[in-house]
Amino acid sequence: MATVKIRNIVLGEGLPKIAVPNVGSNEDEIINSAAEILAARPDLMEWRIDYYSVGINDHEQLITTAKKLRKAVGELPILVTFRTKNEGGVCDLTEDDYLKLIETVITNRLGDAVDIELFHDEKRVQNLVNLAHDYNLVVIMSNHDFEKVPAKDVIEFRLKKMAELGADVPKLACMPHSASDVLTLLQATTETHAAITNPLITMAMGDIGKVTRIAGQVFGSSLSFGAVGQTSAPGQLSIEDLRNAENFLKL
Ligand SMILES: O=C1C[C@@](O)(C(=O)O)C[C@@H](O)[C@@H]1O
Repeated sequence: MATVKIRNIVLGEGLPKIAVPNVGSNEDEIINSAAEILAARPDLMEWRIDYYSVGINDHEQLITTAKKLRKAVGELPILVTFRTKNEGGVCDLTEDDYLKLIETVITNRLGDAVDIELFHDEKRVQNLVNLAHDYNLVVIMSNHDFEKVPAKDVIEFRLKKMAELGADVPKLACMPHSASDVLTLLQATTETHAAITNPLITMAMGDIGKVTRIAGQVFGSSLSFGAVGQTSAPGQLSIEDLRNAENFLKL
């Protein structure tokens, strides 16, 4: 099993790591939330730049804010994510603008890791993965289904496809409507974990999916998202609850 290092943390060994999303919608909010997040001592901060409309329409401003953010959090690893509206984000961009934004994130090293969604032009996604590696950024490739849990084979296919495209860490989030949906996600996670060497991140959202957010060490998910204040997805636990639960289930 390979491990992936993001700055000073290692995915794929020990307890699943905890990421806290920063969903500030202007520079002040972003920097203030960063201080609160830092104080809660997560392993990683996810900067959800789709909440920051000024920055995504003005890349120079985004770069300026990123520098202030780095100062505010010191050595805390930063994952930069633009979540498209189709996949649960808050802001719409054209396909071309999304891909250009990710390129800006990479070539200016706005974080230590970048989220790249699977479902975009495959050739350009592949180029962005290579570019990220040239700039020494870890690639977390993602797919989100806010409607349902895809069939087990579909989940496995998507996670493996991400690995084939060169993602360091394949990630999939989906919405269960029943206990057996939750089992489908967990089964797909366990089987993919056994089949490929990359650390994975998976979760079922909503209340019935909460169990998947705390049991990653058992089923093969290497990171979980917890909230400090505002959540960025349904079913997210607070960082305290998440940490306590993970410790309680520690192998
Ligand atoms: O992909 C994910 C996972 C997530 O959607 C969740 O369900 O916790 C939260 C998002 O901020 C993050 O980008």
